[in-house]
Amino acid sequence: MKPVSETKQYDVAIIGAGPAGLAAAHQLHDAGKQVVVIEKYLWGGTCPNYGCDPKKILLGAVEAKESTEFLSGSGIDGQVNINWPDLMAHKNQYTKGISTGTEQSLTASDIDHVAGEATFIDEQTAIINQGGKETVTVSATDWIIAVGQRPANLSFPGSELTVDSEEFLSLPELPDEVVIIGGGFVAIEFASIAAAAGAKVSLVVRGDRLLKSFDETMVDSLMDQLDDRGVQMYFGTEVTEIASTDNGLEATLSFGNTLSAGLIVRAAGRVGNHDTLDLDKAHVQFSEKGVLVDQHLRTSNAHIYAVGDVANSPVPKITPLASFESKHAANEILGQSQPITYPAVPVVVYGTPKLAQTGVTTETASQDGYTVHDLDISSWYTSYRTGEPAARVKTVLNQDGQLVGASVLSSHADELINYLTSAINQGLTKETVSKQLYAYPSVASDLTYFF
Ligand SMILES: Cc1cc2nc3c(=O)[nH]c(=O)nc-3n(C[C@H](O)[C@H](O)[C@H](O)COP(=O)(O)OP(=O)(O)OC[C@H]3O[C@@H](n4cnc5c(N)ncnc54)[C@H](O)[C@@H]3O)c2cc1C
Ligand SMILES: NC(=O)c1ccc[n+]([C@@H]2O[C@H](COP(=O)([O-])OP(=O)(O)OC[C@H]3O[C@@H](n4cnc5c(N)ncnc54)[C@H](O)[C@@H]3O)[C@@H](O)[C@H]2O)c1
Repeated sequence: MKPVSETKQYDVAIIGAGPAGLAAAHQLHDAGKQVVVIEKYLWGGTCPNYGCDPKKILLGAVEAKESTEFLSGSGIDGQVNINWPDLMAHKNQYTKGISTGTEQSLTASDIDHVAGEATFIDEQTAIINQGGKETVTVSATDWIIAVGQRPANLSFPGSELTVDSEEFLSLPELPDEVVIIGGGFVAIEFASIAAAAGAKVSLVVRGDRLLKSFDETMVDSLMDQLDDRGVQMYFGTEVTEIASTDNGLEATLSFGNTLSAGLIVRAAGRVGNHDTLDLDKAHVQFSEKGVLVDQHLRTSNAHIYAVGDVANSPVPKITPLASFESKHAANEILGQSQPITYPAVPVVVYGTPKLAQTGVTTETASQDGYTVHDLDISSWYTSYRTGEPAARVKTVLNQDGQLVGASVLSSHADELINYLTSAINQGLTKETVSKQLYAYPSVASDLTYFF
């Protein structure tokens, strides 16, 4: 171990400067606490640097292409193509300033921050390894662990030839043939992007369906649309080996066939970064699903909290919930202790089309006696105007007629699900939603007719 050059004492130390770490840092600092944030890689974390934001920039071009295709023969002639290197340059122009800008905003806010990898050496102290050059220790009364997750590795021969989500989002060229391993969020979003950009895409899915936590009818419809876009799906199948060939790569599938590819993406889930923290030294318990937390987001050490992707809390691992949990942990440290209650939260798969859900799922609704309204909206005015071929909305109402859940499949699902989530969290009924005024015609003005 390098000699310790400096030791600093804080009220609160936060490990990880993603959405989870940063929300608490600002809140605690504003409340007068001496705060330090420690980050080992890019300031801002996964979402803005190599997750949500760059992904949706790529999707912007996909949406533009898709919109013109929907109206082909209805006023649009000719074909639109995606120029991958130009699109990547457009994305890089945005992402290149994120980490520096985020660090500058910490400096401007007068929040102490240290670049390096934190590892606990006791219950209140971590050592920060700064590329082996210099090492400082940070000591704090309270800690927030917000270290996120990383892509899971696969362990068959040749798996080291795969790329992960971060590498896909920075590809200088898109090969003609792309194989994606997985059937979750990343696999569907990347398959949609790569197919629209002209690649022949194969999805190798271990299970028997895609996106297991979403409405089955809507997933089937999404699959049909991916199929129409030429995405080949292999269910109940694993990649057992990848080999380099003269032309690129070759993946062997569990039933013996092979797929040639210029690129093989692994999108087989994510694992927590807690295993890098030496948590035993801080008496913090964890499982393979993340750091164990109670209803206050406290770990087994009462002065250490875990939030965001790395916390084994019972919610989807997405950015809005990372910030929500972070603010809750900050409140706990500030003395406002109460169990966390999660509102309805919109979860969106940014595919072609987008699939979104919020609140009570349609599956739970069918078991628990709620009312489900199932509407095929592909012939409605909004779909006609935009030429979208298949769109569907399901709403779930409780016995008092309040909206408690919704699923949406549509190119507008990311916007519609926000309105529906807002209605759920305000306990609105059909009558109260009908009293709101919406610009007409707009995506929101359809809302009144959904339940
Ligand atoms: C490809 C992709 C697309 C996504 N798209 C969406 C989307 O559209 N919408 C959405 O809501 N969510 C999306 N997500 C999920 C979203 O990115 C995460 O939920 C969110 O970033 C979680 O925030 P976090 O702060 O918990 O973790 P992170 O953002 O991962 O931040 C954790 C930080 O901790 C740092 N760190 C780790 N270990 C240490 C250590 N020992 N010392 C110091 N620092 C450390 C890491 O470098 C990282 O910067 C996507 C994820 C991926 C991978
Ligand atoms: N739009 C969004 O909000 C968004 C987008 C991307 C990622 N994310 C977050 O990132 C997480 C990770 O995304 P993801 O798609 O990697 O994970 P995921 O959990 O959504 O899906 C993982 C998929 O990989 C499959 N799988 C697991 N092990 C496998 C193996 N050995 N071989 C083949 N297949 C295997 C699973 O069956 C599943 O289909 C998401 O759960 C979500 O929390 C969110």
